[in-house]
Amino acid sequence: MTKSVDKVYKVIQEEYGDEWTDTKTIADAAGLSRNVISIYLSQLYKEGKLTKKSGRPVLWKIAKDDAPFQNLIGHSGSLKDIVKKCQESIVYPPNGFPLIITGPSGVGKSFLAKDIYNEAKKMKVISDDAKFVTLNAADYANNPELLSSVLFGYKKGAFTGANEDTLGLIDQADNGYFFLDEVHRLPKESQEKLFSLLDLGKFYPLGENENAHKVNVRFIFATTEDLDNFLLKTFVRRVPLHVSLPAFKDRPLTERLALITNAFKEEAVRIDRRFYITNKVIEELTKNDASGNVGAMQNEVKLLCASAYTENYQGKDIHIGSSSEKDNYIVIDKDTDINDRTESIDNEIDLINQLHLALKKSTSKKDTISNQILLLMKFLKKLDYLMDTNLIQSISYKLKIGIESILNKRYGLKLQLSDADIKQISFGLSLYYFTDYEKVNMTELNSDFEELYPRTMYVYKQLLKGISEDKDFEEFNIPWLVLLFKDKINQIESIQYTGIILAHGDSTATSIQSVVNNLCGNYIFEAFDMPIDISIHEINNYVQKYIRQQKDRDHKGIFVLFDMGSLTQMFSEIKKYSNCELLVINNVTTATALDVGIRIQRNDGFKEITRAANKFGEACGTQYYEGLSDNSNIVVSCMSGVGLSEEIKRMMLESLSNKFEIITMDYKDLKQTLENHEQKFFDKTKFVVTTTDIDTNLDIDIINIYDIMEKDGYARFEKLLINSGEQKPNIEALMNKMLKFFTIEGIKDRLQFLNPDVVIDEVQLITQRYQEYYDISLDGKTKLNLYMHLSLMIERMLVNSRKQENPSVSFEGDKEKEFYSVSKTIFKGIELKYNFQVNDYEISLMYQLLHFYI
Ligand SMILES: Nc1ncnc2c1ncn2[C@@H]1O[C@H](COP(=O)(O)OP(=O)(O)OP(=O)(O)O)[C@@H](O)[C@H]1O
Repeated sequence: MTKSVDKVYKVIQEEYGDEWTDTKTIADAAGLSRNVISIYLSQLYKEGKLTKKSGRPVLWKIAKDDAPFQNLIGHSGSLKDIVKKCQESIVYPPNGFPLIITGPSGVGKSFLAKDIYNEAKKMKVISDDAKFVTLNAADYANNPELLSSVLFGYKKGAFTGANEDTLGLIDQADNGYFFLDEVHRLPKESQEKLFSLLDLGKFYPLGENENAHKVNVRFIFATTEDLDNFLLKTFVRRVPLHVSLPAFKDRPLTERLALITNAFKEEAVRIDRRFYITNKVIEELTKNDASGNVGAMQNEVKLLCASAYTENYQGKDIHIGSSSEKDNYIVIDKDTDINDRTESIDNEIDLINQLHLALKKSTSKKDTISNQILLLMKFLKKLDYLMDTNLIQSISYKLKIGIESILNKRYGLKLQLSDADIKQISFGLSLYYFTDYEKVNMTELNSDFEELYPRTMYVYKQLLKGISEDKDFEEFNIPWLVLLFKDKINQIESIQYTGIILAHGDSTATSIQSVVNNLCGNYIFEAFDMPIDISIHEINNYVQKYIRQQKDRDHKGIFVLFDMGSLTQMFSEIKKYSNCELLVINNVTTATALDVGIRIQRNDGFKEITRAANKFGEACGTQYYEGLSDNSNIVVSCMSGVGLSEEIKRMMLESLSNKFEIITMDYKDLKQTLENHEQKFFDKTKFVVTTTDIDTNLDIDIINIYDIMEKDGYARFEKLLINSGEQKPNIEALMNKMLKFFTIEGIKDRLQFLNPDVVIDEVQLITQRYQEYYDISLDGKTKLNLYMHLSLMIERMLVNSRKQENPSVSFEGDKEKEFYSVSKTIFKGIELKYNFQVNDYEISLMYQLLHFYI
């Protein structure tokens, strides 16, 4: 051993002791690369210092000659629990306890019984020379008296021919083990006698009534029959442990292969030859379930060996199986490790590679789904010797749960699958655990499937994630998609839009999704539940990832329904990575999602769906165009509230020729929109009307409504409208309306709740205070603006004081700080009177109105 090998051995011994550990973990612990560690592990394995468990991944542990039940195949697999219970039966004080082993003929009942005895010796609970006495009750089935006398012994004269006192087998087993096979053949009287022996530790031989024989015997019983029907209940109750051995066909494949290899190895030892056995022969043997059991399989092996031996008894090498498959064989001789089955794995990899090739061919020539199904079934049949009942059962359990909770509940897909279908798909999925996936190239097939069935692939992958977290599991198991979705693929792929629901909260989005998909009976929407504090950027990561998975070509459009946020921002974020038509809908509800869902399902045109969505009402905003609008538009935004903007919009619509869409916008939104977009976004915007001057780097006309009241401003306003194709008389009519509106009387008309005269007095007083403090004299236009702003502010504060959500602001610099504290003082009076707080945002708006003058 080199030093490094020593080190690896020590690492395994110290870090992992008796645990199975994979190559990568050991490599990491030893600080060596995977390639290097593999060489050392193989060396240690060859030297018998490590035990290896083939599979994925290959596992290793320190080899221990004295590991319990070492030679019992399945001791760490399907028989693990049984072994544990048997160990308990051996050590339980003072003398262990009896057990019954059940199972069909040839499953290894006698073998296990003998192993228990050997184990007991190893554990020193019985002495080295303790006996293992066996009796098969079936041998005496026709002569119950003889059976009884053999078991319990007899006294001279007990029956004719009883010439002298004779000890029974039970006496011989004193201080050791008694294995009573086919115990159900024991007559009732003998069963009664046995259970009193189990109770009291003594019995009377035949013809003996006085001197009981005291013995210390450990019993193991076995039967092929059902316990309740063939044995006395009183007897069965005396035996605390019942173990049932699985039939050969129900053993995992790895164990079946080990049992077969073992059978050949025993023959190889017996006749001192080396066998070359074709994979086909091994496969046939693994499928052996007609005769069903290890014993029967061993007999078959024996016959195979005998017949091949007779053909060539002189040679050292004996071939079993058809010579045409020469390359496809495994070698077994006296040194073969029965757990090593890598060679037969190659055959499976071959077959699976062939399957992928055939499927690829079939997808590229756009074969029908039923042809693809036939192909899959054919291959599954070829591989059916790999069927592992336990594994298939556990996969189909998870598969059924996934179908119910993911496909059915979330995506509304009701698949018509029989139990046989589920079993077949589970078998397909189980192959993953037998195949060295690194040797199978899935990439091309996956991309073909992705191309052909993109939507089905998507939901299928969601399902696979639920069955195994292993990333390769998903990649490797693509072919079975066809079996699972056989009659739904066309329906799923018929959807030509991408639908996404986004909502804050643990399950809001997914529950709307579930309702809509189920009502439509198809996978229409994907949904993402989002944490409350998620940013628009993070939201877009979800959306982007999902959209990227969809096929962009001949894809009619994307619908994104979300619950709150900025429409324009959401729209332009998504547009950055998709060229498809896009409609975003805000304030999603189940009803809107269902309406859109049904239209998607019906395959309505994009424009049609958009038009319908626009009718969902004010509460739910929609956007489907890049830019602020796809119509020529004028934006109206008043600092004093959307209500004021709406009034201006109304006046414009009444007076102008309706060439323009008038978009009203909250003042904060306008500022954000200007900051976050490029010139292109405002391509169709003629100008913006506001109540205050706004700075922007964009080339866009912004006109202060109070300037319009004066000559220069009016001329500019008129020019803008005329340039946009508006008629002079219309503009004049609008102007007249506005002049009337922006007077003290106009302001009074605006107030809905408060007494206008009182409010106007108050706002005049506030304006007066600012003028006095700063020693300024404001012009009429600015005063009007202030009156309008302040009076609407008071009403707004009264109505919305608690609901209002405003951007946070800070006052920096001496001038701003001074303005802040002056304003606080000036507003004190109305704050006390109306019982509200003028918040910092409102003060910042005041500052924007006044900062040119102070
Ligand atoms: N788990 C096992 N590990 C190794 N060998 C086994 C195992 N199980 C069974 N065998 C092999 O199978 C053979 C048949 O098993 P055994 O005779 O113990 O079956 P049985 O259930 O007692 O059958 P019967 O009811 O016919 O007596 C054994 O000789 C043994 O070589």
